[in-house]
Amino acid sequence: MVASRSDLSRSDIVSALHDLVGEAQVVTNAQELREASVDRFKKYSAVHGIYDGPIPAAIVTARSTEDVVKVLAFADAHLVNVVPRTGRTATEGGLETIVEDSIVLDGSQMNAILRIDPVDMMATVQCGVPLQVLEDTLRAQGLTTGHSPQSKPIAQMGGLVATRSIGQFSTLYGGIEDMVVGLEAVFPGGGVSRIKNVPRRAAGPDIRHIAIGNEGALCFITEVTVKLFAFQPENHRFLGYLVDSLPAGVDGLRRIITEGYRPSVARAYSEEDAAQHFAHFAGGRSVVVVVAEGPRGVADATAEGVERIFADIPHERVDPALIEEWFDGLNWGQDKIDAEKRTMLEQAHLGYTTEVSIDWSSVEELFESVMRRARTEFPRAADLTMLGAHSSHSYQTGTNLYFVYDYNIDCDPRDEITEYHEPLNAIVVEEALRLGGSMVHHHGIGKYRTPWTLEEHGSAYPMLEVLKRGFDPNGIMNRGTIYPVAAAE
Ligand SMILES: Cc1cc2nc3c(=O)[nH]c(=O)nc-3n(C[C@H](O)[C@H](O)[C@H](O)COP(=O)(O)OP(=O)(O)OC[C@H]3O[C@@H](n4cnc5c(N)ncnc54)[C@H](O)[C@@H]3O)c2cc1C
Repeated sequence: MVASRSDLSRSDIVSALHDLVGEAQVVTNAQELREASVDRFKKYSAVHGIYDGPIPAAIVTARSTEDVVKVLAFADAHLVNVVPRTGRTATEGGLETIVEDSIVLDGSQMNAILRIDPVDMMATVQCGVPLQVLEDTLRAQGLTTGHSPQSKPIAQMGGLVATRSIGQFSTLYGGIEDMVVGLEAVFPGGGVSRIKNVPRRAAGPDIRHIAIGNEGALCFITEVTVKLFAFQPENHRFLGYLVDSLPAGVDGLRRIITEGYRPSVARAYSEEDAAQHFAHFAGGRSVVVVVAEGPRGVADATAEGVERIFADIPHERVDPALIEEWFDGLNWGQDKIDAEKRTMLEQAHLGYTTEVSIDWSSVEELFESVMRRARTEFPRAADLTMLGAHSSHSYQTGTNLYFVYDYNIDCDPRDEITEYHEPLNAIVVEEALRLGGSMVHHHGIGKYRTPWTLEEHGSAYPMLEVLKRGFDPNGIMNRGTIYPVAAAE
């Protein structure tokens, strides 16, 4: 717990918020506050009703940029910690209210689609628009953002931008950082900055990136404009291969990308991970999944190129219909989250993930070293029911590895994080850093990877630090997120 630095008591903070935005927008219900103190990093203790960190003073439901301005100006003046949130699908502790008497600033009611422009190919939305709602609206008009993270049914545009999220079709459309044209953000003190929507500019450093990926530690994103693309599902081509190992599959991905093909999806699963995802056809082998899309000629040429590359790699073909079917059930809505809660309670079993990125030349070593250390050094290795990885986002120079670990929990729910999740997460992060990769590919640093923020950035860390000092000089934005608490003082 981090002590409050405010001159105001908890009840003073609540009554000041009543005056600022009206009582109807200030939530102080005890259970809602408890639930607002954590995110999915603490999903196991939360499902057991354990909330042992500081409980926020209030949740403020912002209905406009002006509300956000008022709250951030007040919090800055009185040194009250603010935790921004939208869809609440965060997995790395970014929503944890580690400072006493924090304000959770909720943008989920700022949920208007403001403009869809099919000529300049842009959509402008408020931060609380769920991506699924935007996509459904766009697809009805033959358009798409191209963004499709697994959390699409629940995650909202503010959080998706704030975490540098990435979706299943990233090889063609990129991550959210490739999609954002412009945005509006409110800074501590209440200053509003609008970054205008232009196709490109060379007017100094790209200031969009101060907001993209800030995880609520620098500013509150209120509005976002993203690019649009034609949605042509009739041209989608699905390809699947059973291969001998994850490295063999990743080598296929490397060739696809470096030979110049841009399928929307290019994934390779280790045998263990494939057995979980594709139980009905993997047969103990690694699985490669590719989707080609775009105008028909482009999709066909991409699929042909991929087929030619895999002709050189020993494989067995998978029926494309099985791959297409698998995509239909991939996303996580509330139904899957509820089912997971039941499993956690009934079976004391859960799964977590840690995603990192790495150059092509080090993928195999990273995979092997994490598997070895988790099996031999992790004291509770006997409780692991699944340990594997997949590569799901590839680039000219390398790829990501998304490690997946499931385990039976044989301890007090309060200790699950320290006994299981943290040591496994640490092995993945340490190995990625040792091999020159990044410790986080797309979930954000949150609060649980901050022990390695300095090592991640090395001599570039002062560049990151100066952003905090410059944009949040009083340190009120989501303390302990991205920046380790001590270093952010
Ligand atoms: C089942 C599941 C699948 C997932 N799949 C993917 C995936 O495929 N790809 C991927 O990238 N991620 C994935 N995630 C992680 C998560 O969905 C993303 O990080 C997502 O971008 C978070 O959006 P959100 O609206 O839920 O944000 P929240 O959870 O509300 O917040 C996330 C972080 O952003 C900050 N924040 C939120 N809103 C704002 C704002 N308006 N201004 C400033 N800061 C803000 C918060 O303080 C927090 O640090 C998955 C998560 C789950 C649970």
